[in-house]
This record gives sequence, structure tokens and C-alpha cells, in this order.
Amino acid sequence: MAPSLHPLIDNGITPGSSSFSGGKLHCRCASDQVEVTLNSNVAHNHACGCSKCWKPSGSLFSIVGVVPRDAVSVTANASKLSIVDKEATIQRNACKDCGVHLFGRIEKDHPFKGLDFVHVELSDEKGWQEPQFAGFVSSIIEQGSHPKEMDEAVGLQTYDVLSPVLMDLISTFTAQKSGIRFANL
Ligand SMILES: N[C@@H](CCC(=O)N[C@@H](CSCO)C(=O)NCC(=O)O)C(=O)O
Ligand SMILES: [Zn+2]
Ligand SMILES: [Zn+2]
Repeated sequence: MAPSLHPLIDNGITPGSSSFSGGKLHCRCASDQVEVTLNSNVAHNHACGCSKCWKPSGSLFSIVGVVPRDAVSVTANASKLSIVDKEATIQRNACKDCGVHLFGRIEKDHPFKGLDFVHVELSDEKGWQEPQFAGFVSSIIEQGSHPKEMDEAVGLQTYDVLSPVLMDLISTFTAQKSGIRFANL
């Protein structure tokens, strides 16, 4: 049987709503759930094959998107949150009890600083932006998947890092940091 890529993409992708403006995320504890309120839809939502992003058990990919950090607030049980790896670029705040990642924040100088990484499957609301691409696809081999499994039909454009739009953003940031100034950006 083919492995589950992720429940949000295994049986086709449901389009989000352009008028949707956010909702609440909950961890998976049976009680005293951590609640995070997002006052924005996500952008650049994508399937991520990396080993660091939270994924449901049995799935090869995480689904992760970004929201402005000003649109993120912890509205219940914040004391259950702990940063998974303080050295990582993305500081992933996870529930200490169930392990779910509620939001990932970047504090260092970085092109994506100001954006928090979130998993919309933790919300009961409908209308979140659908996954736009699959990134870090070859990273699933590092985690034990046979290289041939990478050829599974994901139903999304696949990349071994991020999409060209996001890679261009990162490269533009890097160039500007080194003193290069582009006209007409
Ligand atoms: N092969 C590694 C890749 C890990 C990685 O670089 N992940 C990316 C994408 S996460 C969401 O798109 C990243 O930016 N990580 C920064 C961080 O995790 O702090 C692996 O699989 O572990
Ligand atoms: Zn929990
Ligand atoms: Zn990732």
C-alpha cells in the first residue's frame, strides 16, 4: 500500500477560500488544549518533507504555511508550550504533553523573520489556503523512505528545497544583506 503523504493531500486537494480570514488552532491533548488564534489566512502553504516540521504519525509530509507574527496569539494554555530546538532557525513551539507544534517563530535576521510557521490541520475551520507545492521532498530519504517513494504522485509541484518564488526571496535578502541594491523591486 502506498504510504500516506498527508491526510490533506492523499485524496485530492480541497481549495481554500480567498475571503477566509483566520481561525483557531488546537493541540491534540484530550483536555486543557493549547489554543492559538490566527487573525489571518496562511500564505505559501506547502507540503514539507523535512525532518523538523511536525507531521501526523504515519504521514511522510508536514503541511505548513506562514502568517504574519502579529496575527498570532496564544489564547489558552500557553504554559504547556516549549521550544523544540532553541538553536534552530525556526523556533517551533510545541505542546509539552501531546507534542504537536503550534507555531514556529524566527527571531534571528532571516528573510522570513516576521512570519510564523503553522499547521492548519490543527483547526476545525474550513477555508485555509490549500497546499501550493511540495518542498524538501528528497529529505524524506534521510528519514528512511526508499528513494523510489519520492516518485509517488503528490499532486503538487515538487522541489528539493522551496518553490522558486520563495528561493528568489531568500536570495534577494542574501544579496541585499551583502550590500547589493536592486532597482525596481
Ligand atoms: N534535510 C533537512 C532539511 C531541514 C530544513 O532545512 N528545513 C527547512 C524547511 S521547514 C519549512 O519549510 C527550514 O527552513 N528549516 C529551518 C529550521 O528548521 O529551523 C531535514 O530534513 O532536516
Ligand atoms: Zn497538547
Ligand atoms: Zn519543514
